[in-house]
Parts: sequence; C-alpha cells; structure tokens
Amino acid sequence: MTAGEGAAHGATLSVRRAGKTFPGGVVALAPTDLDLPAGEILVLLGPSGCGKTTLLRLVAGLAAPDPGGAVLFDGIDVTATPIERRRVGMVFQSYALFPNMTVAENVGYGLKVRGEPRAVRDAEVARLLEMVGLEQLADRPVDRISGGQRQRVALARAIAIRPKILLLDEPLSALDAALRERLRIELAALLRRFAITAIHVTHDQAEAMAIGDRIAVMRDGRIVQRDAPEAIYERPADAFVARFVGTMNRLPGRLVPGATAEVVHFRPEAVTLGPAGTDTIPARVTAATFFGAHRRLSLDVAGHVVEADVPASWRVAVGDSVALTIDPARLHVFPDTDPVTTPSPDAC
Ligand SMILES: Nc1ncnc2c1ncn2[C@@H]1O[C@H](COP(=O)(O)OP(=O)(O)OP(=O)(O)O)[C@@H](O)[C@H]1O
Repeated sequence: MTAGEGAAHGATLSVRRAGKTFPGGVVALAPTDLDLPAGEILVLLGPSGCGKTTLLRLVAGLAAPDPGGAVLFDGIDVTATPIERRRVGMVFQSYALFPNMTVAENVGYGLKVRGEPRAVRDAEVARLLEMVGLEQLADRPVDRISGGQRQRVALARAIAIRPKILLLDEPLSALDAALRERLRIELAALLRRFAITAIHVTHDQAEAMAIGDRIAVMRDGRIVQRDAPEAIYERPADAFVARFVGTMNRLPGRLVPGATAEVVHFRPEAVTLGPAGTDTIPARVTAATFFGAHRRLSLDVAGHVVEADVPASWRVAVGDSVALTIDPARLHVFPDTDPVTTPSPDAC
C-alpha cells in the first residue's frame, strides 16, 4: 500500500475515558471518550489551557492517561505502547526540521531510519514532494526555503512513515496572518488528498472550519460539542460554543418581538433591516465596516450592541436610525445565558 490519493489511510482511533491529572490536582483533561473513523480529520478547538495539547499528547504516547483511561488504534489498546512504536506522525508549530539537510533528505529521514532501501526511499520522497508541490526544491537546504514551504516539508516528512494517525499541533500559528490563511486552505486540501486519520489542534475558529471534517470544541478539559463545522455553527450546544465559533448576538428577550425566553441569541445574518413596523426593533448604527461582499454593522439596540450583516451595496452611515427584524427561526436559547457567568471566548 502506498500513502496517497484514494481510499482512507491510517487507523481508527478510540479514546476511552482518558483523562489527565497533574501533580497538585490540576485536571488538564477530564475522562474523555472519542471515536475517529479512518481518514477523518478532527479539529480540537478551544481557548488556551483547555486541554487540547494534553489530549493530543495522550494519543501520541507522549503522556500516559490517568489510570482507567485507554487509547486504541484499530481497536488495539496502545495505552502502554511507547511513542516510537505507535506509528504516529507529528507536525508542530516549530517544524523541527533538520537544518543541515535538504528538503528531500528531511522528507526521507524516517524511511532511512527504518532501513528502507534507497530506491524505495527515493521514489516515495519524489511522490510526496510532488503531492505537496515542492519537487523543484528537493535539493535545497531547508534553511533556505520559506516558512510555508517548511511547513509543507514537515507535513510530507510526517506522512512519509505512513502513520496510523497524524497529529498536528497548531502547525500554522508561527506564520503571519496572510500566509496562515492561504496555507489553511492548502493544508485542508492536502490532508484530504492523503485521506489520513488526523487530529489538528488550533484555537483559530476559521482554521477549524476550513480543515475539520468534524470539530470538537473544548472547554475546561472537556469536549463540550463534537460535530460537523456547519452543525457547530448553526446548532451550537451552548452559549460558550456559540460565542467561540463565529459572532453571536445576545439580547434580552423583552426587546425581541415574539421571543419568550429571558435572553435570546442570534447570528448577524439572522438580522434584516427594513421599514419600521409593529414587529421591528429600533436601532442606531454605531459602526459600518465594508467587507467586500457584505457590510458588517454595529447597532445600538436600547444600549446593547448588535452586529448585523447587510449587502455591501447598501449605503448605511454611522448615526442612521434603522429598524431591525430578527428571523424567529434563527433565534437560539441556551441554558447557560447568565451574562455574569457566561465566560468570554478569551477565557477558559
Ligand atoms: N506538565 C504540566 N503540569 C501541570 N499542569 C499542566 C501541565 N501541562 C499542562 N498543564 C495544565 O493543563 C491545562 C491544559 O493544558 P493544555 O496544554 O492541554 O492546553 P491547550 O488547550 O493545549 O492550551 P494552548 O492552546 O495554550 O496550547 C492547563 O491548565 C495547563 O496549565
């Protein structure tokens, strides 16, 4: 079998009640269950300190779960198997490439260590370099290529050993914003081409949306929701997820005609502006930002800030009085709505 396009590669992953408590009683990860079919890309998304890296380290074998927890690859318990025998591929924020080696030597390193014959190695390296679009740079030392290219070398190197599971820990976070945005699309396409079982850690929701077949949103050492990106966005499980993924407005229900809950949530695209009527909400425009395809308005609704998206062609100016309608079918009501206790997306 060769790693490449076509059928899914890699193992199924099962995590069974795996938790991690550090000395002093710090619970980095509560007992967690997780199942990944072969070939699925799962993104762990959450604010700093929520246990993403800890979960990744348990899967890699860099740390052992608390007693009672288990990690299984293809149904086989690998909890006691050391990292070097688990066949996991890893890509980190710092690429950890060998600076004195060429691109091709870096990619082929794992195969060499494994004792693969030169011809096999060369053919595999050439194929991987072509897949990541670096065949022209095969003989270039890695300290003379760009950050984005290094990231692709790191990916090709991790995949060369045909890992059962590929683990990516914030692989794009060292790059500048523009490059990160481009590479997230490229990385998503590459991972799909390799069709490899992968866990990708990030705290960037746009990256999570672009890369994940499914996203697990984590908070306080727990997975609070695991779903397809669309479902996470459209049907967030609670106010924390709703506010962590995309923009979510919040208004007292008494201000929204037809709402019965004390607090209601809605996305900017659920708001429409039109002529004032009995069912509209009066507001004033406090900011208008042009985004090319649409315009994002900040509105003052009885002292509350509401973000709304309108077509870019609409000429709306700061200070304008407007009338809002909120699509009742797109109102969310969550149990954890207390404005005092609902955490901000920046805090864990
Ligand atoms: N070796 C350790 N000893 C004690 N506590 C630790 C240790 N490693 C991690 N923690 C704690 O466990 C919690 C989870 O850490 P983890 O690194 O998994 O979070 P994370 O979600 O990956 O964060 P980040 O996005 O900042 O990398 C944090 O509160 C962290 O301080």
